Amino acid sequence: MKKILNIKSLYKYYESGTSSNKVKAINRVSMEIESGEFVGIMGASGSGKTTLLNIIATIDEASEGVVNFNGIDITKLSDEQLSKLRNEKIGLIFQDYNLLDTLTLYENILLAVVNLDVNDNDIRKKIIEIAEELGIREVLNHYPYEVSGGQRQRCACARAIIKKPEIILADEPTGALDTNSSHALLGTLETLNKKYNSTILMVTHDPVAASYCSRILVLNDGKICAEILRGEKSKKQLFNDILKMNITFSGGLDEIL
Ligand SMILES: Nc1ncnc2c1ncn2[C@@H]1O[C@H](COP(=O)(O)OP(=O)(O)OP(=O)(O)O)[C@@H](O)[C@H]1O
Repeated sequence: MKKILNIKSLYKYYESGTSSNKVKAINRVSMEIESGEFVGIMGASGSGKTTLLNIIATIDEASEGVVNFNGIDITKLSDEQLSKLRNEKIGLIFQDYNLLDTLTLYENILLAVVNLDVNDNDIRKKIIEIAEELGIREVLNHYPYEVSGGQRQRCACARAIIKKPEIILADEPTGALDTNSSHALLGTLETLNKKYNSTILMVTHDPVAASYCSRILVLNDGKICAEILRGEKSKKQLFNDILKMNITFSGGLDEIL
């Protein structure tokens, strides 16, 4: 299996109010992700999940360590190279959608490929095909404020996958959704992963969302403290394992370290 991501001894410090105080948001994380994996990142609030995702997404910088993306250490790239990598190879899905309110859903999706060398007709066909698959074809000409949260989130999903990224990074993608929309979105991510072999890394607090993953990494105080593998388990069995882990997690982390 092709290794997409190989992170070695990653640290991220934030300076806090007084200069002598540093927050160690990521504390010596090493991890690998192979092509086609659907990996979840869980952990308590403040454990470093978003920081880790943002470093991989190239929207935050590591303090130390190596982040190898397809064999290239992205910590060594210039801003211009990073922006090219982000535009071409990474699909981002955030909880707050990040859609532009002045553009229709169609235009929001189109924006993702506007700088890429693609044929107009092909791209129109592709947008319609993806919108059909995600159930938002009927609302493509609507503005974000005219559609539901679930439809906005599926538009964000379409925008992330239209350019066929090497990896999809999702931060709490179901955080703002009701149960039905949340299941629909998770189903979409599962389809992307199974049908198109998309590699997905998803930060989530939600054990239901995490039960769609093939592997889950648990962060605590900036470190990976546990890993849960799906193996042959059903979603329900994985969900139960995650719940058990969280009970242990809140009862005393020493037990799983
Ligand atoms: N820009 C920043 N400046 C200073 N400290 C920060 C900054 N961003 C995050 N932190 C700190 O880094 C640590 C990790 O934060 P991060 O947002 O990555 O956690 P998280 O696990 O994603 O939390 P949550 O689940 O609440 O979103 C926390 O202690 C947080 O307060």
